[in-house]
Amino acid sequence: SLLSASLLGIKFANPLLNASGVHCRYTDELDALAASAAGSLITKSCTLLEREGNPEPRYAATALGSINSMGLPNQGYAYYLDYARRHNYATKPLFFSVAGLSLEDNLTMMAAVRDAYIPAIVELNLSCPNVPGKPQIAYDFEAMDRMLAAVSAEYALPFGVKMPPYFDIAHFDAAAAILNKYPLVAFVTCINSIGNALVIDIENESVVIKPKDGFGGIGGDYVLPTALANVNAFYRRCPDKQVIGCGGVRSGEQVFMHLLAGASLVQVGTALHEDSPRIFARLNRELSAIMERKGYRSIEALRGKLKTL
Ligand SMILES: CC(C)(C)CCc1c(C(=O)O)[nH]c(=O)[nH]c1=O
Repeated sequence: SLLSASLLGIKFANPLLNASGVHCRYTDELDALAASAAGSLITKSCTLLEREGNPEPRYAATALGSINSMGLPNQGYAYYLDYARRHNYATKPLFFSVAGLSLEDNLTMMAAVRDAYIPAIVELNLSCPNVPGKPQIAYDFEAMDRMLAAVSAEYALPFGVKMPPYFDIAHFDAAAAILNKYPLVAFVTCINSIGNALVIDIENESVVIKPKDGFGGIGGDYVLPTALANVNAFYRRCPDKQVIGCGGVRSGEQVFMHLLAGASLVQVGTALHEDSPRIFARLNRELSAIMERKGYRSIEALRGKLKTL
């Protein structure tokens, strides 16, 4: 139909799903996404063991988006593996997000998903922490290369990676060159929040979240142009992979932009957190209206068709 999408040869009724971390820590949240108009859903990035995460307040919404330093609060991978075993894949596909605190933890968790023989699609969060004092994995190109070599060898099935934003053409080139070494990296999700921003409340002359002196990842309107650039940069550089867009989506127009930039699916974070899973019905309606107005009969007819001047 008009909004049909596909990834890894799997069919989706529409291209929309939640961004990992939003509305997906607990079973009831995941069930609400499964029952919503979203085309699929993704679990909260998980670690081997359950984590409480950082002290609150650890999320704040602003007029232009959000800032968070959650600290990976999650129920542990066994909880999400149990959910993934019970999910009815005939209704909609399910993504399983992994953010281990070490290479070994990532191998253990992904081997468990592999050995469960379920059609869940793994999205490996490369913003996962590195050794203290070193940048996150995706900003440490040698560590990212080693991580993907080991994970590809162990998991041995197609999977995807969740990438933080890059801001330098040489970094797009270097990151894509590493991803292109690994054919099992079948899709790239761009972007994760823009890290270590600072929101200030002038009333209280204070930061707005408790962890890290108020430093945190931002999402929402703040990140849309950076998200679109990362989607299109990897779309151009990784012709054998698909791209999932994430960042700055709150109406059908931004979904349309991500599709034009090359995205096959589109994730919604901040706007979902500030609204509810009802947002997916609105986004599908708005996207359909734009496509009909422009005469597009399918997403494939417009995907990646961004014009340059
Ligand atoms: C930032 C990490 C805690 C290392 C990973 C989990 C995560 C978090 C989080 O749990 O704080 N927040 C984000 O915006 N993106 C993420 O990938």
